[in-house]
Amino acid sequence: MISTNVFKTTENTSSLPDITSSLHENTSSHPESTPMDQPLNQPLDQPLLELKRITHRYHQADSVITALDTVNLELLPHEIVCIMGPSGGGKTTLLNICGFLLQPDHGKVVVNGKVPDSSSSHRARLRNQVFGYIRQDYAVIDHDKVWQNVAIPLEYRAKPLYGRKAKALCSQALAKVNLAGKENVRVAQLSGGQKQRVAIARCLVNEPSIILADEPTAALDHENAHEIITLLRDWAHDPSQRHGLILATHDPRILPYCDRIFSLQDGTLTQESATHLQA
Ligand SMILES: Nc1ncnc2c1ncn2[C@@H]1O[C@H](COP(=O)(O)OP(=O)(O)OP(=O)(O)O)[C@@H](O)[C@H]1O
Repeated sequence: MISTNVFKTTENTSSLPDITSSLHENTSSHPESTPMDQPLNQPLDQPLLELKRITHRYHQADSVITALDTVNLELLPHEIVCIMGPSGGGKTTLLNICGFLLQPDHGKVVVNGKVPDSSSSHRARLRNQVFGYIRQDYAVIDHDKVWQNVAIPLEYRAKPLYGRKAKALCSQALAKVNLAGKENVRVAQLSGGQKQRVAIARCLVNEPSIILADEPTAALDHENAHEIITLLRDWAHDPSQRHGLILATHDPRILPYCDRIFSLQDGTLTQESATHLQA
């Protein structure tokens, strides 16, 4: 069943954070500013993220591949957007452009109504503060302890956090993914589902407002896939926050949890199902 009630929130949006109000500021004059420190004035119908006429091509020796062709997409607060499509359809390219990991050839990426400054420091800050990334292969460091994995984004803050303060934040993030008490366990000793939950905790530790997930459940059995997508859904649908999730997947188990589903094939994005913005 597709969720239909995610926009029925009635909370006072004036108390919600503007995570990107300082995107045009010089980060060096604001050594630390977490998303939750920002002014609180974004309406709920303001998209978290917009792709406007995005085109991206890869140039190979004797050919050009159009990975994305004039793609438009909006992510609203509390929304889970699913991108499905065949291998090579452009899903990873789309997620990388959404998360400022890749610059498109043409088009604009808008965050909370603003086009971020093109300087690399601003984009780095955006990647660290606004976005969380989850991948199919978990991208965790097996020989490190759980909390050391979760702490990585804290080390890349404008004002890095280490030691006891970092560990305390890691513990909070681990509790959110039902891994409380696992701080000092080596990641190599965890199951696949637990490793993915470590990856989610690492993503949550900086309180992002947008999570980009590339095949988050592909390597997991039914029970673990259900647990992961339920965690992500509860995070995205939290009525007290402006969160949104874009996930790319081949996994049909995920579809019942999504608010809008798109198909991406040969670089063309087509909406398959729309249930958002119901009163
Ligand atoms: N760095 C690159 N150089 C050249 N071509 C690339 C590069 N990255 C992706 N491509 C090509 O762009 C197209 C889209 O690739 P992309 O990885 O975005 O698709 P995908 O839908 O994520 O695929 P999969 O589901 O297999 O991960 C494919 O034809 C791919 O071969």
